[in-house]
Amino acid sequence: MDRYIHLDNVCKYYNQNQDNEIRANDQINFQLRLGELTMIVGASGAGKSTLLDILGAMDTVTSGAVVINNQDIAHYTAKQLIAFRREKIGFVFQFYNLISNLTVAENVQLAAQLAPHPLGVTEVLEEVGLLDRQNNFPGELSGGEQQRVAIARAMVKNPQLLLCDEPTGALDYKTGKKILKLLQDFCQTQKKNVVIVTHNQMIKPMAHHVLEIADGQVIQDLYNQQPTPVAEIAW
Ligand SMILES: Nc1ncnc2c1ncn2[C@@H]1O[C@H](COP(=O)(O)OP(=O)(O)OP(=O)(O)O)[C@@H](O)[C@H]1O
Repeated sequence: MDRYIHLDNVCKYYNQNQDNEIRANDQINFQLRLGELTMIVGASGAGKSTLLDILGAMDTVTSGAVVINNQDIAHYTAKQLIAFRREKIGFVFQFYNLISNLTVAENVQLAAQLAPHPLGVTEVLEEVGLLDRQNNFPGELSGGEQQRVAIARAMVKNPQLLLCDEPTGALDYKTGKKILKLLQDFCQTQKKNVVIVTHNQMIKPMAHHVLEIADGQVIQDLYNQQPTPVAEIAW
């Protein structure tokens, strides 16, 4: 598989050179292959969200290179970063972040309008099993349903890179499993890169590639030759 992303000596420090300096990411190096499902695993405070935000151009680095498709986004201007996020990245957050006064279809439509090559809203809502709820407002849906809307909203942009920060963190076991299956299916059927941040060590077998983070550093970088279908994983 082709190399799609590589990070070279990425550091993100807060309060640099002060007594209270925090090294959220400290000399991070790895590469991601095109079309892989990557899992970033680690304890609370390890630096996972920081790393995901850097990958999605939501945060800047203190030093190092973040090369995506041969472009170092660490040196992009603010304008280039906005375009990059809009065109190339889909985000899924732990607490959905839907717009409460727009319907399900409108939330997804809004994202589609901002993207250069969107998928169809109906098609994507069908994919996440929510076509029959398209005229409901987020507050009328369960947590799992809201997360499926959030995934539809990210997927409809047809992004090359789908970044998910603890996407099942607010969900029960069964619902969380459905969400992970959607993400694994999206990676496989659309041949897109999906990165999932989690503290749940048990779901590592579903990924092609697992990066373990501790104290801001990569402590393990492993590939699964045969990722396990989510349905076969129990935790
Ligand atoms: N804006 C900030 N200012 C100062 N410190 C920060 C800031 N953002 C994050 N940090 C610190 O950086 C470290 C890494 O945080 P990060 O959110 O990346 O960890 P995480 O692995 O995602 O944790 P969790 O699983 O609890 O979300 C933590 O010590 C955190 O307190």
